[in-house]
Amino acid sequence: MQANGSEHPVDGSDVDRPVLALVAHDAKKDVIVAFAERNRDKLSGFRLVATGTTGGRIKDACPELDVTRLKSGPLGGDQQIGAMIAEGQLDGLMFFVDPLSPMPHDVDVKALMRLALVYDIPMALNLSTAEILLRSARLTGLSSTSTTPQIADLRP
Ligand SMILES: O=C(CO)COP(=O)(O)O
Repeated sequence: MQANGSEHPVDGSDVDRPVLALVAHDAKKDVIVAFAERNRDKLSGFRLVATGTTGGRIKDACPELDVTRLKSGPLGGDQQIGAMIAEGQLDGLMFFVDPLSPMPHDVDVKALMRLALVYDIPMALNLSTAEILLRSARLTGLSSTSTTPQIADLRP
């Protein structure tokens, strides 16, 4: 067990599996849990990071998955994932957004999406796109396949 609560480190020393972030707003928690249960075999090929409550729900439903739980979204979890993007530690983001509820941490949500755009990270914001992205070779081979020159320059 690592200090981060996972069976595996998140410092890049486990280079075999890409790192995928899973986040869901409260109204979408059941949707992301069902998504994880349905796709547990595919998700086992990733090191997963998740905001606190989302990660707890996924870990309860799929205890075999390697999920590192960060802080809850409103307490900084979105920003932690954004920092991982900026540090070149994330290969994909699935963020099941609730578009119908006001969020106290809306600026954090926007900042996370902005960094995913800046760094050209594959990002799914709803269920149907997440299902497609999970089957994409782009996700599993992202760090070596991005052809965006500015982003290639930014990678550490
Ligand atoms: O608020 C969130 C994303 O903005 C999700 O955070 P939790 O997974 O902790 O509920």
